Amino acid sequence: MKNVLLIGVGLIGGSIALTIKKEHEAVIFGYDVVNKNCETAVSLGVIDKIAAEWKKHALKADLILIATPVEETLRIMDTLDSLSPAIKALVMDVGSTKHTIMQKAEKLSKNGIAFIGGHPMAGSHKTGVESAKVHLFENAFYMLTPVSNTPESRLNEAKEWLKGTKAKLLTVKPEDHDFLTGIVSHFPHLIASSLVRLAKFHSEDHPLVQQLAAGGFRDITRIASSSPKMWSDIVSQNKTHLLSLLHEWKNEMDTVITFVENGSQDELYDYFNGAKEFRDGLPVRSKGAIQPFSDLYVDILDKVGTLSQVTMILADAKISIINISILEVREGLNGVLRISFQSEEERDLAQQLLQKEDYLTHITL
Ligand SMILES: NC(=O)c1ccc[n+]([C@@H]2O[C@H](COP(=O)([O-])OP(=O)(O)OC[C@H]3O[C@@H](n4cnc5c(N)ncnc54)[C@H](O)[C@@H]3O)[C@@H](O)[C@H]2O)c1
Ligand SMILES: O=C(O)C(=O)C[C@]1(C(=O)O)C=C[C@@H](O)C=C1
Repeated sequence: MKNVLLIGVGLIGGSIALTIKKEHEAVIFGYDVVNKNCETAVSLGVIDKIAAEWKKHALKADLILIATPVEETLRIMDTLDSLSPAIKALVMDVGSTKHTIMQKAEKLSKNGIAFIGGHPMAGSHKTGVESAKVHLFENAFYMLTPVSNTPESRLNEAKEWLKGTKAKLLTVKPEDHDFLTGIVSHFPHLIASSLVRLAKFHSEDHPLVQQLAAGGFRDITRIASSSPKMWSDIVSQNKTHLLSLLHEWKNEMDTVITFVENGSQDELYDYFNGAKEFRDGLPVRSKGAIQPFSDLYVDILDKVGTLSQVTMILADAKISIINISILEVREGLNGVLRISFQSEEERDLAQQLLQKEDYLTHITL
């Protein structure tokens, strides 16, 4: 029986813990600055035990998985480096940045600590172990960044631990990693947040902005609901690439301003068409990679008991609901229920059942 120590018992750490449990004979100890998160994780069966004195557990562990925001990861790596006697475990992380973390890992490696950086390219705007799920990483890319002198055997050990994620593992250089994720993940996050802030600013004088912010706005800004701590840490650690992208974007916006000022249909058409062609050519959505939870929207009318009727229909069919919330976005309706499911299959079945009962349902809002 192997010993695993999970530091940071949240969405990503919890999801990986579930995949390890599925694939390995291991006891999973969890430590989190917020002890309640560990209690929740035990009650959900995500971890086996709470490691209140985590440094002691670190000495006995076969695997230490750090799944905290990336600035915390650096601090935890320093603490691991300072432990005596030196730890024998393989250490891995899941942080969204890799350059700074791997610089520190090189230092740890000189002191005999085996560290392999990791970053699953799947996740969610939701945080916390309550949202952890075993299928989160299926078919998603999972980047690994070993230190320069990592023996092949250690890399294979890391891959073996991650087998249950069913992700596509690939090895990349930390610097390349931060450049690439800067473009496809970190920079879009800054833009999504800026769009929401712009809408917020105008909503002060125009309350209808909030009511009308539906379909497209919601699609492009979903990620702005993510953890501010996670993202401020990411931006601090990927500062150079992000500054360069911000300047590029400013130039791009200057070009757009010229197109709009010129009012040239051809220039505008080409601009949109160039974007559409590239977007349409992106690989088809794979489970876990882009759509971590499948949502269904259900119009609910002003009738007593509607909410419980909807949940009863789903409970009778043994369809579990990951999350449920009421959005007030459409006039003449009480609201729209947003229900999140584990998989597209469950969502589709839920849609069929609700439509049979005359509910109006939508896959997108
Ligand atoms: N959310 C995503 O989509 C996603 C995807 C891939 C990678 N990541 C990376 O995974 C890591 C975790 O993100 P998450 O989404 O699971 O966040 P989360 O908020 O769900 O979980 C993080 C957990 O770490 C705990 N924590 C914070 N500081 C700690 C410390 N010093 N010691 C112990 N525990 C501490 C928090 O209390 C929390 O429970 C981050 O580095 C993030 O960049 C996130
Ligand atoms: O789906 C989301 O909510 C995400 O933001 C996931 C996402 C991404 O940008 O793709 C966010 C950060 C992680 O480092 C990896 C994945």
